Amino acid sequence: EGWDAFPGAQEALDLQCGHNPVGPLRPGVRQTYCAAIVDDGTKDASSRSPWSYTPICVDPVDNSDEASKLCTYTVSSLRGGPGMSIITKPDIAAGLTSMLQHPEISWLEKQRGVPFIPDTRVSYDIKELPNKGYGVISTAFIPKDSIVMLELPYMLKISDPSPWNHKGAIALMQQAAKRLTSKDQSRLLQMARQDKGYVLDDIFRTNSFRVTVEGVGHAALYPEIARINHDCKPNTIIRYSTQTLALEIVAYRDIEPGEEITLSYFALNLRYHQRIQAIKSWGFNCSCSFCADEATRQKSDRRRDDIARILQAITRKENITRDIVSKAVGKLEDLVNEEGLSAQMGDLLYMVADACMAAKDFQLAREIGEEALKVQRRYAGFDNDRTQDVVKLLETVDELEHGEETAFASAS
Ligand SMILES: C[S@@+](CC[C@H](N)C(=O)[O-])C[C@H]1O[C@@H](n2cnc3c(N)ncnc32)[C@H](O)[C@@H]1O
Repeated sequence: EGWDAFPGAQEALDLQCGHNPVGPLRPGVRQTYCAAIVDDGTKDASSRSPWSYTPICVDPVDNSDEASKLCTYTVSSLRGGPGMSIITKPDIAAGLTSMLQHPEISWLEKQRGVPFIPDTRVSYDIKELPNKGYGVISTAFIPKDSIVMLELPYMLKISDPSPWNHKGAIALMQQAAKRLTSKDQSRLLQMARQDKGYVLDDIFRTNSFRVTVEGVGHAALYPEIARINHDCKPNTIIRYSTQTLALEIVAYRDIEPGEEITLSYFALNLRYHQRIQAIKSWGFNCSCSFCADEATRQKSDRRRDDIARILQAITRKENITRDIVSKAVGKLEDLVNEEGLSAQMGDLLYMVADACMAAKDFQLAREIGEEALKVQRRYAGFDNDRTQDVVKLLETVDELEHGEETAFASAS
C-alpha cells in the first residue's frame, strides 16, 4: 500500500535475497536468492558486485558439505559515506546485496516513521575524561527520545568464529582492516584497547556491539558511538536497524549540556553481582547510582527479582485471566519505571503475550502483543529482531485463532 510513492522500494523488495529470517517486508513479495560470492579470482568486477574487491576466504576446520567458508567482504563506500568490511559467511554477505545495491532508504523511513538522520540541533564533543579514556559530552540540551548519534559500522565480524581456524580468521581481520581507507584504518587503530592479545581482537573486544546481520550474531564497530562510556543507569539507549545496519543512540531522558552521554554495555535489568561480573571484562568498576551503597543495591535487586517472579507466575496457565494479567502488567510497569527499565518493557510484554498465547487466550495475547510491538518499535528499532519476534507472535496468534475457529466449525 503506497509503496509506489517510494523510489527504490519495489526494487529493494524484489531483490530480497535468501537467508533472511526476518522474511520479506511485505507479504507475498517474490523472494529471490542472490548468489553467494566467494574467493574466485577469475571473477571480474561486475560479478563480485556490490563488493569492491574479490573476497578473501578461509575454509572451515570441519570440511563437511554443510560447513561454509568464512570470507572478508569490503565496500569502499556505504551509502555514500565511509566504507565497510565484514567478515562473514558467503550466504550472509549475499543477504546484504539488496541493502548495498539499493541505498535509497526514504521508503524505510516511512515504514519506521522517523528519519534516518540525527536531529541536527543535537551536538556533542569527544573529550578525554579522568580515569575513562575518551568519552562523549553533550554540548546542548538533548530532549528525551531524540537521536543523538546515528552511524553505520565500518567493520563487522561474525560472533562465533569457532568453525574456522583461528589463524585464518585473524588473517581475514587483517585484510578486512587493510581494505578500509587509510583514514578509517587510523581511526580503527586509535580506538580504545585493553592491551591484551591480538590488536584487532582487542579492539573488537573493547568496542564492538553485538548486532544481527541476516539473523546471525556479529560484532560491529561504529566509529564514534564506540567512544561512549558505560553507565548502568544510562541517559541513552541503543536502537539497531537490521535492514540498514544503522545503530542509533537515542536519549533515554532529557540530557543537559555538559553531561556525559552514557549507555549500558549490557542488558539494563542485571542484578548487582551480574553487573559487577559483566563489567570485569572491561576492567572498571560500577559507579552508577544503583551500585552506590548496599541498601540501594538490595532495594534495586529486590525489584528486579520481583519482575522475574511476576513473569514466572504469568507462565502458569491458571493465572491467565484478564484480571490477573492486567494487574501483573500494571505491577511490571511500576517496577520498570522505578528501575529505569522502560526500554525493556517491550520484551516483558512480549513474554506476557506469549504466555497468553500458550494459554489460548488469543484476544489477550493480541492486545498485549500489540502494546509490546509499540514499545519495541520505539526502543529496539522498527525492524529489529526483537520487534520482528513480536510481529511473528501476532501472526501466530492469528493463525492459531483461525485454526481453532476452523476446528470448531468442522466439529459442529
Ligand atoms: C567502548 S570504549 C568507551 C570509550 C573509551 N573510553 C575510549 O577512550 O575510547 C570502552 C572502554 O572505555 C572505558 N570505560 C567505559 N565506561 C567506563 C566507566 N564507566 N568507567 C571507567 N572506564 C570506562 C573502559 O576502559 C572500557 O574498556
